[in-house]
Amino acid sequence: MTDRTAAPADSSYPPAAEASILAAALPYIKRFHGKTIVVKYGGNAMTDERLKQFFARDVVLLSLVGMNVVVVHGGGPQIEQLLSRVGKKGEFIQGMRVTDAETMEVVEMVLGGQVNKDVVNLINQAGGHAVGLTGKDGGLIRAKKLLLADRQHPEELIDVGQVGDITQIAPSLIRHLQGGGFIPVIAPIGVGPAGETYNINADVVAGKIAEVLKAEKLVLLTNTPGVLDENGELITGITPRQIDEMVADGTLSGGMLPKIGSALDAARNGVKSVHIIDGRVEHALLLEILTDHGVGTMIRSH
Ligand SMILES: Nc1ncnc2c1ncn2[C@@H]1O[C@H](COP(=O)(O)OP(=O)(O)O)[C@@H](O)[C@H]1O
Ligand SMILES: CC(=O)N[C@@H](CCC(=O)OP(=O)(O)O)C(=O)O
Repeated sequence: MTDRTAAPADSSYPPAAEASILAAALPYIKRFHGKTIVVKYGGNAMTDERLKQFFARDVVLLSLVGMNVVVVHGGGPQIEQLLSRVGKKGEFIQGMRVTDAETMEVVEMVLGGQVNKDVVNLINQAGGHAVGLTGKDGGLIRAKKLLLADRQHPEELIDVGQVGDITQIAPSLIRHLQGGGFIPVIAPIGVGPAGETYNINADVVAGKIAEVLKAEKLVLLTNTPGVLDENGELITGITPRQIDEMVADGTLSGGMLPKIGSALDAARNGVKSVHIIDGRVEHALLLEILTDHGVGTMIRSH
């Protein structure tokens, strides 16, 4: 019997069309059942309350049809808001936030506290069982200080403060949570050998976690339609050679640099498919995973 107490579906399709849309998802559900899907939820994609709820419902739906969803979130704009309240302005080099001790405190508060709990709460409100973690929990993300290569002076390294370079991901905690039916929600904070705290770009964390978990898919939700060419047109599939050219001529810059770098590393290291998609599109996650109307850019390793 129909459960009339369940939340009404927000569909305006005739019943037969609705049923056929649902049935069309079956091959994808079969293909990805029991597989790990890592979703990176960018801070720029979490600005609209309605979209946030759609995102949470999509995560719960994928999880209830048998996929092992792992969420890694960012929070760049949210960090920026709190920094401005303490009179600071963020500075980025090659897409990495320059992180002094005071900035690190703000970053940990925002990512490990505010944003992490917000995402956990959203997923739980949508009917899931989410558990929030930072890389400190269970020694999940070990890191050392990151030094960036200087493109103009290759012999010099750039110090961006307490930014972490991942040395190890210990996935046992994630596996325990998945075994218990929980959805891990991970904030990109790492821990050093002496217990020091590191700020890590969330795309880099998502890519490494996808590699270590041998994920079927890595989906990076952001605030552009995908990777755009010099004319602002969407590139649906991109290869390493095109990426190198676009970095060299400046078509790829800022936050897209760590994103594309980790997407490529993940694709080269066994993640079957990597997608950069527009988190501002309603149900972008379902479109990418359960339909053949994939949105955004797919990154190929060759
Ligand atoms: N070629 C490009 N295609 C798309 N976005 C690009 C490109 N080059 C730079 N960007 C910038 O990268 C941003 C996405 O990275 P970022 O701001 O770090 O997002 P997120 O918070 O989702 O990780 C875009 O909003 C855009 O400003
Ligand atoms: C080192 C570094 O840049 N860390 C990022 C971590 C958050 C993040 O990556 O958030 P988005 O995914 O929303 O950009 C930062 O401090 O902004």
